[in-house]
Amino acid sequence: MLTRDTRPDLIGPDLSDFSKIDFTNGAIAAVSGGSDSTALLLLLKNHLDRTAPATRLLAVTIDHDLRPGSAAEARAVAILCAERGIAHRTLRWSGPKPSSGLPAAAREARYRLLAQAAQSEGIDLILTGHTADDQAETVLMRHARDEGRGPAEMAGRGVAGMAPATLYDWRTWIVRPLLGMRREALRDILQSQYVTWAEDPTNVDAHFERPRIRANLAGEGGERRFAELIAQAGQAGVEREELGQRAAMLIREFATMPANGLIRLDPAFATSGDAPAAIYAMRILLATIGGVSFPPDEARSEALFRRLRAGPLCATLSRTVVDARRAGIFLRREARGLPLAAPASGDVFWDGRRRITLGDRSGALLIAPLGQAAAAKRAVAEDGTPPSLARAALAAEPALWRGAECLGSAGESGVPTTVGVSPVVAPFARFLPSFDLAPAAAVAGLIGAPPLPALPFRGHSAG
Ligand SMILES: Nc1ncnc2c1ncn2[C@@H]1O[C@H](COP(=O)(O)OP(=O)(O)OP(=O)(O)O)[C@@H](O)[C@H]1O
Repeated sequence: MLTRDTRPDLIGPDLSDFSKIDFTNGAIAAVSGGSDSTALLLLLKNHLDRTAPATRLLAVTIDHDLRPGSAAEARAVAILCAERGIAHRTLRWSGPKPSSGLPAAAREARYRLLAQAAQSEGIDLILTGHTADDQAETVLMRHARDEGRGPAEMAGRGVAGMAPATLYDWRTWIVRPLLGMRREALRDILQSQYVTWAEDPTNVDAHFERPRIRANLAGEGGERRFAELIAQAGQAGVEREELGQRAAMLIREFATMPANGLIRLDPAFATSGDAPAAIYAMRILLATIGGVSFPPDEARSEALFRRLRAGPLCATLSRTVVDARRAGIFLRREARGLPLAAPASGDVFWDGRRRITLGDRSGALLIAPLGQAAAAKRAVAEDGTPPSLARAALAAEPALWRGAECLGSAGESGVPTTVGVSPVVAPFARFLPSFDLAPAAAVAGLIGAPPLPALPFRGHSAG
């Protein structure tokens, strides 16, 4: 990689969103060696040198080990970083690679490794080089997937594109400061400094979806289409955020948790004036109770919501039993498909719903659902909640067992005090786009999940 001295005057201070970001705890720059992330690195370094030179900055390259040249590309980034006085690490994605769904698996591994690097450095901020071009491509891809659905169903979701920030694993922020910049402009900056970059051959491989979309946008009328897509992404992002805020208000107003694993919605929830927000809130709650990483699809959710308005019902969606009766609309995990008993070791992500920390290394304990027999013996609050529902929800909660003997759930006297069980907001546990901060915070408050960390932008506090 050829480089010449950075000429800061070529890197204007206002080109990106760096000045909004809070770098107090340092930053990881995710640098593949392609043009966008190489530009990210140099712009970021320049920004920090000028504004906060003591900031900890670590560039990380993931070697996916999928192409013969990938190790050399990672070395080129290491050389550039050494020249610029930037700490750098290469992390390799080792282990078996799936034969289908490779891009998604690579992405999953990439974020996992980046987050691990952040964790081990005590840094909670990762910056990526996503550009406006990536944004337009993402929106176009989502359009393609949503084809066939009516415009009403598309309203306020789906086409929102990438958020400016995404919380990963409920603790590490991924921020995209170049989302407003064009790839060509970044390449101009690099060329003006005689910095070269790697071209990823999969970017032009028509077997993959993104390169096909990219070629489509580069054709005739591409610029106009590009502008439309960016405008749509912006508008849809605003709408999605507003919908989330309204859903959060409904959750705060109408939802309670009368027993572990049981959510009660006041019957007035179904008749509140804001049906789109109520449906969005319901989808998030269903996925949370069911431990499913995606909300149930919109058509089924709407149908269920219509039935809720009509009167009592008992239905299952998203692994969640919805039991609407005079006492309220109750949501609990269905009994089917609960995890089988498994030896408890290390920290466990259980049933998509609970993070269990053991602090017990003996390996003698099992984790399994509490089950109906043990739940039947538990006292339940006499607050108008139907006891059968409270017990059915408790039966699906994780408990510790020694052989066939049930020690109980975390916090109960038979269970080691080192054991902790923390609820998880399942649909946002891995990726929480900043659009959805409000409903995520509302659900976290409702079920007792850990509070959200503050957005990594200046002047923001947790949602
Ligand atoms: N091998 C890598 N090592 C480090 N960072 C990477 C690597 N690949 C991608 N990135 C980071 O992710 C950004 C987006 O890259 P790219 O567009 O290839 O990924 P994507 O798969 O389209 O996006 P997403 O990561 O959202 O799925 C890059 O600008 C860079 O910051």
